[in-house]
Amino acid sequence: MQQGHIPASRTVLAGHGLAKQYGEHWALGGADIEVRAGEVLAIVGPSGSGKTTMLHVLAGILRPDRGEVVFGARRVDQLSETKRSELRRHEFGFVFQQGMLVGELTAEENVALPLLLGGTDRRTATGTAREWLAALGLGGMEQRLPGQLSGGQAQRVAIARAMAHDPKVIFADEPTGALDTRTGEATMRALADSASRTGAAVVVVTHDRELAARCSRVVEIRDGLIATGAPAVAG
Ligand SMILES: Nc1ncnc2c1ncn2[C@@H]1O[C@H](COP(=O)(O)OP(=O)(O)OP(=O)(O)O)[C@@H](O)[C@H]1O
Repeated sequence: MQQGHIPASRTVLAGHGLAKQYGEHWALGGADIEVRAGEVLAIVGPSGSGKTTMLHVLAGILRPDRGEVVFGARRVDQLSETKRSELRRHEFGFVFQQGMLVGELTAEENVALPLLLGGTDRRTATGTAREWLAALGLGGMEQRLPGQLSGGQAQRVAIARAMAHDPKVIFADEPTGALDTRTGEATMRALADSASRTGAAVVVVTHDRELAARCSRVVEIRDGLIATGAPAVAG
């Protein structure tokens, strides 16, 4: 676990003119977005407005039909599937609505798994997994299976897993969507605290305006475009 010392306003990831088409439908219509170092950026907007598509395009899961995704010196949109997959594994972390933990593996094994797959030796991977689980208040639960954890605990394991390889950007798609309000707030706080510990930026898609209001910045998407100047956190 490293302490981040990244200047607050530096852009770590940017999308320019992003467009993505599904059949006849343009899910993104030429949107510009930037993610700054160390921030928690909320993407809000109505259902079907293109939030998840935006997240997937920024994260290199989907390739845009038009536009550029720039991460450091790399044009993510121009990388091959293999290179994008490598980039995701090394530089990005992911938290989804349901933790998507491997049911047969313990909490500790779930967190260590991506490290092992990335070539880290078992001892280091296990140590890092334990450290992150402890940081997320899950000390003593290392040997539990996902089915033996509450929804909030499982999401914190998912956060530990997303953080363990020290990613630059964490992408979270409705990470609190399956949780009650209080657990959701605690989970979001845990995610933001974890990211601030390492200096990672967080991009979070959410329907929850209260949760968005607590993020460092909010952008609103409407019909596949960033609704610039919109009072995204109002009401
Ligand atoms: N794989 C796909 N094939 C066809 N259409 C798709 C696909 N994925 C998304 N869409 C369409 O693209 C538009 C944007 O979808 P997206 O999931 O990005 O929206 P969203 O804002 O995340 O929605 P929600 O808040 O409901 O999750 C929607 O009209 C959706 O139906």
